[in-house]
Amino acid sequence: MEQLEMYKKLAGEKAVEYIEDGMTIGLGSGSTVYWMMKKVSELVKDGLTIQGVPTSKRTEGWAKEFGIPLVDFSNVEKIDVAIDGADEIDSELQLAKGGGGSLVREKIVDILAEKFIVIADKTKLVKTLGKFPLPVEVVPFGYEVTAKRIANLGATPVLRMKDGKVFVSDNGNYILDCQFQAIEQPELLHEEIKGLVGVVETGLFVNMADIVIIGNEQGTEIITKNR
Ligand SMILES: O=C(CO)[C@H](O)[C@H](O)COP(=O)(O)O
Repeated sequence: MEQLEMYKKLAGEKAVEYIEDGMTIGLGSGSTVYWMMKKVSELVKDGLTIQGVPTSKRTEGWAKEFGIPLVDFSNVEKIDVAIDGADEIDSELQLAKGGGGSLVREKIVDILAEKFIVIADKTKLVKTLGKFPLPVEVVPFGYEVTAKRIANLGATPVLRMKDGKVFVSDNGNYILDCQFQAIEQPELLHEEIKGLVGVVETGLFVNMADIVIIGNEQGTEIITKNR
């Protein structure tokens, strides 16, 4: 296994230590989450009773494949722990997410969790957010106008494509990948973008992460909000 994949696996598997019997778990999206889910499925086979809330169709597919029980989100009152990946994590534990295009469902689920755990390989740690183009989910109708409005905030938005076609999110929307300069004030930028008509959600997950688990050459590093 290549080194980066090993770091993801280490972080994903470590996060499972926070799961207890009877919990409702938010299942994030992405390749690091894949390893977490693999480990969860082993525990479920050994008798752990949990129910999962998937944040993407892909995650839902993995859960079904791995035998992880799922619950209909409309019947969920609380999520004990959500475990999700990230594209960038800054020194204040603010996140940029949405590289896989699942940011809306991720935010809806992650924000409801009593504990939100972020899992990532060490390359995701940054001093300041902004190197990774910020994903913004927008309504398809009039997206060109929305893109111009986002550009007025100092970004270069690019419509996400996949296999030669416009990428469509699980919610039927488009994603604009917006290259900003360094994002020094993520909360403010999120509010500004979110205030634009046509914008569904931004990939800035501000003041949400409780614990970050980083996979690296030493194994795992745990970073907490109150460090
Ligand atoms: O936000 C996400 C998907 O929308 C992912 O969590 C993020 O892109 C990280 O993915 P990976 O674990 O594959 O690096």
